[in-house]
Amino acid sequence: MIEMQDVWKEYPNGTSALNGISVHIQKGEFVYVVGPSGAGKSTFIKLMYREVRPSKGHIFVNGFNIERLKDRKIPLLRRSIGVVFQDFKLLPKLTAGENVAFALEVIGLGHRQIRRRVTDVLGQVGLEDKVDMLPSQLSGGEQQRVAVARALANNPTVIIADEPTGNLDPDTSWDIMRLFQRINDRGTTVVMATHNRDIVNSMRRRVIAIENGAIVRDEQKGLYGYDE
Ligand SMILES: Nc1ncnc2c1ncn2[C@@H]1O[C@H](COP(=O)(O)OP(=O)(O)OP(=O)(O)O)[C@@H](O)[C@H]1O
Repeated sequence: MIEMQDVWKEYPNGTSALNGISVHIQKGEFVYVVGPSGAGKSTFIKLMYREVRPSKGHIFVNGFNIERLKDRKIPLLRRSIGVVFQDFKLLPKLTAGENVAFALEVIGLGHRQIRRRVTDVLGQVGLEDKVDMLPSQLSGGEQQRVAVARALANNPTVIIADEPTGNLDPDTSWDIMRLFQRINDRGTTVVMATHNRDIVNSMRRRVIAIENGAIVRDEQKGLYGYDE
């Protein structure tokens, strides 16, 4: 499902972000990626949807060979992956429904199919009644739910989230985490970078810890393990 073999990343300015990462994530797993600021977590995650390219090594995601992938095939890869960010990245002038629909229009679905799918995924995140609201009319937690709905729109096999609760208060963070848990219960793989110690420690899922660009710990039912 997700396989990295001896992956290195050096950015053009000479910063070494990852130094020989090897990892295997199976379909249906729930994985937390933890580590100090600057450790390489975001780089690790961005490699999976080819936002950044490896300097060396091999990466396979959902059957795509990431280094060999032609640019015109990138949309196909990204349709199989839903991505959720810390700052939501919703389009501010589009309603909740339109933000989700946008992800479906680019793949050429018809109006009626889009409407049905938008209702379906906004329902899955508990926001069916907010379809016509603009992001500015929604709370932070609701905006993140819309972003999760958008990530689910194409029925991806993997959801990747980079610090999705970083801008949310503790209660709202738990709501969002339970949402990811439900998505995972239905069989979708979840890979999440997070600094949220309490959540990681109570969920007891697989924890991959990265420090200085290397995996220093990879445990099933792991703990957060850092003092910050
Ligand atoms: N585009 C870039 N150009 C140059 N260096 C970069 C770039 N992106 C990240 N880096 C560097 O690569 C290293 C790893 O960064 P990365 O963002 O992957 O860490 P992180 O673990 O996600 O940190 P945080 O928890 O603060 O988000 C850092 O030293 C960072 O400064």
